[in-house]
Amino acid sequence: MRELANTSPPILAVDNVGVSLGNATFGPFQFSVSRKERIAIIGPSGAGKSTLLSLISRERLKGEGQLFLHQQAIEDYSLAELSQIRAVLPQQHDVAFGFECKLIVQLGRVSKRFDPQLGKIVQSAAKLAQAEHLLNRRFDSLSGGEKARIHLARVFAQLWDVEGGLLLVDEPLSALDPGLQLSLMASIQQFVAEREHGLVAILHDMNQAIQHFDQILMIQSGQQFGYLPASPLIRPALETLYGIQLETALSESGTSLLVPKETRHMSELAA
Ligand SMILES: Nc1ncnc2c1ncn2[C@@H]1O[C@H](COP(=O)(O)OP(=O)(O)OP(=O)(O)O)[C@@H](O)[C@H]1O
Repeated sequence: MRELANTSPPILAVDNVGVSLGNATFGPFQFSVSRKERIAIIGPSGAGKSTLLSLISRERLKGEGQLFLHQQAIEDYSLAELSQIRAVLPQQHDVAFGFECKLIVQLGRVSKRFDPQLGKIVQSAAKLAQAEHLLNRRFDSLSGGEKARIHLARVFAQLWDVEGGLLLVDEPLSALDPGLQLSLMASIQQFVAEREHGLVAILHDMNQAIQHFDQILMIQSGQQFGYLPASPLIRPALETLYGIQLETALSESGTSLLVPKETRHMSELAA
């Protein structure tokens, strides 16, 4: 496994980063991502979550502030260097042509000049993403959930033999059924923990964020609304963020879950 230079925390430092798009302003955002740290970005639709992710992945140029990846300004990295440290799983999964899925997973490794382990890594990454059986299929013949798994395998392959990398994902599991959501969330957690990667994920499920992440970054109207340790105790902040009332319910296994009050009342009515 390749050790990166300057691997001491943080992997990513976001220092007062912002941008203006049309009439909308985003930021300033201020947070950092350490080794093994998992940060969930949550907030209402249109709040600016994907915009923030595009800034920290360098897919979009920031207007102000500083972004440091392993203590080096992110704009100083070449694209090839960047792709060997950080991987991005976007919300949209479409690829224009009917490529074989194996090729799409291999694209995660395209910046490597010498890659003797390519075949083995592609297989292992696909196995972890539960996509091994799809490798010989045409990508355009897959369902939405199958496409999501192939792209997950692609980013696993990209950071497979790196330590202290940065995995950025935008609603990675939304196209999947609940069983697959759970097992692939476990795969993502295992993947980042074993390699001490930092994980930043946009999520819409606040309970998933609370249960599987360390910190929660809340975005509202383009601004950083809160940055709090993941816990059901952040309920008041979540109520303000979404403009809804929540209550705490205990699952059968004893996990505290936050439930919108209205939903609970409606299910009680139906019972
Ligand atoms: N290039 C642009 N020019 C002007 N407005 C933009 C541009 N890109 C995004 N926006 C607007 O910025 C806002 C934030 O968009 P963004 O995709 O970041 O939100 P989001 O929180 O990820 O939303 P969702 O949860 O619905 O995916 C939206 O209102 C969007 O229309």
